[in-house]
Amino acid sequence: MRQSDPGATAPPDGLPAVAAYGLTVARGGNEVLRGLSFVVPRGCIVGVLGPSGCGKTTLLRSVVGVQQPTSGHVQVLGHPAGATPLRTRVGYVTQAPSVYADLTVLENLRYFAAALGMRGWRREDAVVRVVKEVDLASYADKLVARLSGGQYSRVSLAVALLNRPDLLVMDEPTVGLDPMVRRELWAVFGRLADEGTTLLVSSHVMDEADRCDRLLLMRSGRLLASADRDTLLGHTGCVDVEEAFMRLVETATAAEARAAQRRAAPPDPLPGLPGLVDQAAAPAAERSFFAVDVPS
Ligand SMILES: Nc1ncnc2c1ncn2[C@@H]1O[C@H](COP(=O)(O)OP(=O)(O)OP(=O)(O)O)[C@@H](O)[C@H]1O
Repeated sequence: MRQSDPGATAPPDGLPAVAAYGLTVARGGNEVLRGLSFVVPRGCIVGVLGPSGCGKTTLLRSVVGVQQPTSGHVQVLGHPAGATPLRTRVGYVTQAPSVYADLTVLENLRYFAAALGMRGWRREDAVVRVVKEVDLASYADKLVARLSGGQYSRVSLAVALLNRPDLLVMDEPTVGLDPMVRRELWAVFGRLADEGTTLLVSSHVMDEADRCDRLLLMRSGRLLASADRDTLLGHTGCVDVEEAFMRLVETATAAEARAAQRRAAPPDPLPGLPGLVDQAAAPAAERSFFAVDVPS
């Protein structure tokens, strides 16, 4: 099922998992997302990468439907983000702990399954399935308070999987974990994608980009690029995503400085005089990374 070609991953209804257009969000009076447009194809792992404070969580919250946009819109599985039919189809793993430390792993899973309306054998089936899916069996009876960071992350993930979501949204699920545990978690994400789940995962660790089918690179509330890794490296001529990110930041910064200069300059007396030439001559490559969706 897992493929990185958006055309090939089109489901029978032909809709991507997520399609955002002109997504703009203000928080605390500041614009923190600025006109983001992108697509998340189904059955892929899409990484949302960028430095702390660039707007990753806000983007994920907008997809889940808990963050109201000021303009633009987000469609999820063919519905407006947050619509009632999505409640059982979208799983959300937040950055903040969302399971009870004073309950065991199984008690947590049974509690959340019941909260989702599962009863009797259906509830037990779901609990057994997720325990297996995220390899929780060996500490299923342990108190969550006594788990390691990686085990704790698995419990949060298991809760989000109880409903068998079509789209799983995860906010920095590997933050603070050692490389070995991160690798194990990414193996679980890979298995889920292979089985057809779409994963939208934020991270500020650029090397996690290698594990994603597609990337959304962000900076200061804007999308620098939406592309698969190879396309991104090909366009920038860089050898890794971190370097490509820095290249895009430099390009964006230079373009912003030129735009600010143009705004500050007195208006050109006549069209066609030197002040306009600079604008027209801005290299196409430089403009192409702003809020573009680069096909694979
Ligand atoms: N509740 C809030 N009220 C006002 N501003 C907020 C709120 N939450 C976040 N912000 C601001 O929105 C911007 C984007 O924050 P967001 O949490 O989306 O970034 P992030 O990329 O997920 O950061 P991190 O990697 O540190 O989690 C930041 O400037 C932040 O200060």
